[in-house]
Amino acid sequence: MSFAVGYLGPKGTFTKKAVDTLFPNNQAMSYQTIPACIDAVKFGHVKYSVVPLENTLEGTVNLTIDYLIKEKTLKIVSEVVVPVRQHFMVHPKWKADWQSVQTIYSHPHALAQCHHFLSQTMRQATLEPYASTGAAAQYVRDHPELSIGAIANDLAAKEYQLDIVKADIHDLDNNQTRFVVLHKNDTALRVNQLPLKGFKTMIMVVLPTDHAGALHQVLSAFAWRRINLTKIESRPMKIGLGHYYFLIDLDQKMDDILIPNTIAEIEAIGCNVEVLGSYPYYLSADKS
Ligand SMILES: O=C(O)C(=O)Cc1ccccc1
Repeated sequence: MSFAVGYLGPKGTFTKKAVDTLFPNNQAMSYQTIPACIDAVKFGHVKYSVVPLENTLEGTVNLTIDYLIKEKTLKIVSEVVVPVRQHFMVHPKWKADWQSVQTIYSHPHALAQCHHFLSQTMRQATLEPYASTGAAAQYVRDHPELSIGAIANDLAAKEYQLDIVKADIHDLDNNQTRFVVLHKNDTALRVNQLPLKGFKTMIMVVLPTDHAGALHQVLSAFAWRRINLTKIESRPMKIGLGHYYFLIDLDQKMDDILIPNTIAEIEAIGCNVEVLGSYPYYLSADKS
């Protein structure tokens, strides 16, 4: 059955690449910001939305995780890891002078992933964060009169007819991004066209205040059950300094006994626990 899928657009973003691998036969609806993508599922404009969650070089996309936590109603139902190659591109008019462009636009994570190139080769340029790499490329296409360039992918260069003047400018080769699929309920989304790498469960834990050793107790509840944790991260709760929640990735899917019992044990020490999703994760082979 055909349905609409929201993504951080416009066309030519890395998120669009993730959508193309997960949903090759569905209508992709572009949104300008990550919160707009998340709202689109929440309000039922699309059935699923795909948003970036974490990058190997830059870490968590805080906007995604913070907005997701705020919108507690949505669930993560799938994940795909996509290789990320960053290229520097300009309008054909500026091809000969690309090394002297004055301003470079891109998504903050893309700018951060290309630190070496930007600080060595493009020292004179001002960096301008943009909502997405695709939007940055579109802006460069629309302003041939300006001395500007964008950091984006091959899809964006093609879509907006820009010239890639320096390819593969990301700092390290193993640059990958995790994208998650959001949905209104927790039915996991399985696809056949990508290799299944495994299952994960992501939970959010708020520790009780003034309880010495609470985090240690949380971790030991997983440890003695031999539940493998693949990530733990704290984010501010935004209610004042010193208040954090923890996001924990478990290396297995939700079951009827082990994970629910662990959660019950953690809740018994006064923690607040929410399951953000239990889902399959895939690896995209796209190397372009
Ligand atoms: O801006 C994009 O293209 C996105 O999809 C977000 C992003 C930015 C940098 C690396 C991976 C994803």
